[in-house]
Order: sequence, then C-alpha cells, then structure tokens
Amino acid sequence: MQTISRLDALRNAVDGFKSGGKTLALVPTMGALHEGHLTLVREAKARADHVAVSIFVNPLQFAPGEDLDAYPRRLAQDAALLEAEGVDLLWAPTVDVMYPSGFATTVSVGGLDAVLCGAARPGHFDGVATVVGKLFNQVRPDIAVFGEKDWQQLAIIRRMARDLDLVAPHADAIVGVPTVREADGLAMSSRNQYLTAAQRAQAASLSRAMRHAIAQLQQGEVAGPVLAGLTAEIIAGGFASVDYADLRDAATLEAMDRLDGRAARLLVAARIGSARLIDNMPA
Ligand SMILES: Nc1ncnc2c1ncn2[C@@H]1O[C@H](COP(=O)(O)OP(=O)(O)OP(=O)(O)O)[C@@H](O)[C@H]1O
Ligand SMILES: CC(C)(CO)[C@@H](O)C(=O)[O-]
Ligand code: BAL
Repeated sequence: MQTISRLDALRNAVDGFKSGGKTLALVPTMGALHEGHLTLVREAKARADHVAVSIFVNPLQFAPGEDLDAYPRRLAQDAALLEAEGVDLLWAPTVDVMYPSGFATTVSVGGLDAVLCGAARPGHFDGVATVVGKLFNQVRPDIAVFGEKDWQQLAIIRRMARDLDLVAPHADAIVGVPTVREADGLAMSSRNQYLTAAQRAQAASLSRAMRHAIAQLQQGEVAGPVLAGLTAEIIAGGFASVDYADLRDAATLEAMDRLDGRAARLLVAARIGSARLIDNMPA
C-alpha cells in the first residue's frame, strides 16, 4: 500500500492505478477505522480493480464548539488495518494541502442540506460537499463507496456527483453500504468511543426504540404520535436529548405523515454524554 500526503505524488499514483483501463474505487473517511469502514473497503474491492482510501479529518465540516480537536486520530493503526485489507492507496493529506492559504470556494447542495443534520449542524454539509468534491477531483475514482449510516450525507453526495458530473454518469457510481452494527444493535461509529461504559450500554436502546417505532408505522399508525413516543423512549433509554426523530422519503428526504408505499426512512440524531449519535433504518 502506498501512503501519500502530497498532491503531485497522488497524481502519479492515480495515473498508475488507472492505466490500462483499470478501475479505481475511493472510500472517503475521517479515520479511526472500525468494522463499518472495513466493510466499505471490502465492497470497494469487490467492485473495482484498485482501492484508494482517504483519511482526512475535515475542519470545514465541524462548527466552532464541535469535536474537531477531540476527534480520534490514529493514522499508523489505520494504515495497518487498510494494508491488511489489501488497499492500494492511502490518501492522507494535511489541512494545508487540502486547504491552501486563501482557499475560498464552497460547494453547497441546496434543499437536501436544510433538514435533519443540516438544520442541527449549520454549514456541516457545505463542508462535506466541498471536501468530497475535492477528493473526487484529486483521486478521480470510477466509483466511490459511502455508508448508509450517514444517509443524508449519501443523498447529498449523490446529488452533487450528478449535478457537477464528478464521477461517471451511471447509477451505481456512488455506492451505499448498509450500516454495520455492534452485536447489541448500536451502529458502529468512531464517536462511540466518547461514551463511558454506562453510556455505551444505554446507547443500545436507540436502535431498539427505532425498531419499535418502525413496527408501529408498519401497522398503519400515523407518524406524529409514533415519533413522539420514539423520542420519549430514547430519553427513557438514557439519552440527554433528541435533535430529531423523523420519518422521511428515502430519496428526497421530504417529511412523511405515515408510510404510503414510497421507500421511507426513519432517521434519528440524539445526544448522550459528549457524543451526538445518528442512526437510520428503512421503514
Ligand atoms: N457503522 C457503519 N456502517 C457502514 N458505514 C459506516 C459506518 N460508520 C461509518 N460508516 C461510513 O464510513 C465513512 C466514513 O465515515 P466516518 O469516518 O465519519 O466514520 P464514522 O464512524 O461515521 O464517524 P463519526 O463518528 O464521524 O460518525 C462514511 O461513508 C460513513 O457513512
Ligand atoms: C465523507 C467524509 C469523509 C467527508 O469528510 C465524512 O463526512 C465522513 O467520514 O462521513
Ligand atoms: N460521518 C459523519 C462525519 C461527521 O459527523 O462530521
């Protein structure tokens, strides 16, 4: 595996991997890798000749007061995990390489970024879209693989990739991988390590409460009372607050009053200890 942190070296490496018509997949991450990330890597390997993983804790997507400084960073350990998975290229730029002095451009995906995490974290998705747009231009992948755990992020990246012609214009260029969970149902996340042992045990209540709400929706109950009950159950499970608990059209993220035959998604963000955890499931 080549580990690269400079743009000129990246360009040469990418040219090499793409030569002879070989395909290249990109898995963008912020590091502190877990089994969820490694599942994305395996999916990328199954779909392309070569796999690049990026590790970059992107300051642009953290608001002041969020956990940019606390976010776990362990490049050497991550590199060993990726090497063992047979990854070809680790792209690990510094902040100066990604955002040279005077950097002034923002990519903004209208509409989809106004709700859910976009409402709770103003500017967050501009930061995500900007860095992912740059990563696509830097690595020039044929496909890119993301987790469904960040469902809204996936929708925004799909929109941006189509709108800006960033990857090949086929439907499967942006691949979504189902959320990988711990044995007790908690979605794997680098931020789970902010939890104390007691909070970690309580955090399992989130996915249980979501499954309960989905069963109620599938019996024809309307969303309002079900979501109010879900919020109460999450708080009773030990969470301090719920940023949102919403039933949405899976593609457009429009709010839904009840299940109506469209592909739907139940999405939640809730805070426990110093962590803000997100989860979503098909409804
Ligand atoms: N449990 C998971 N299952 C599947 N994909 C995941 C999972 N967790 C993260 N991913 C995906 O990995 C990619 C990189 O995510 P990131 O590095 O932010 O990890 P994370 O664990 O989501 O961390 P965070 O605590 O920031 O949410 C994203 O596409 C994300 O959706
Ligand atoms: C896509 C991403 C790597 C952009 O920084 C990040 O938002 C993430 O890890 O999900
Ligand atoms: N996986 C989402 C990245 C973030 O919360 O900033």
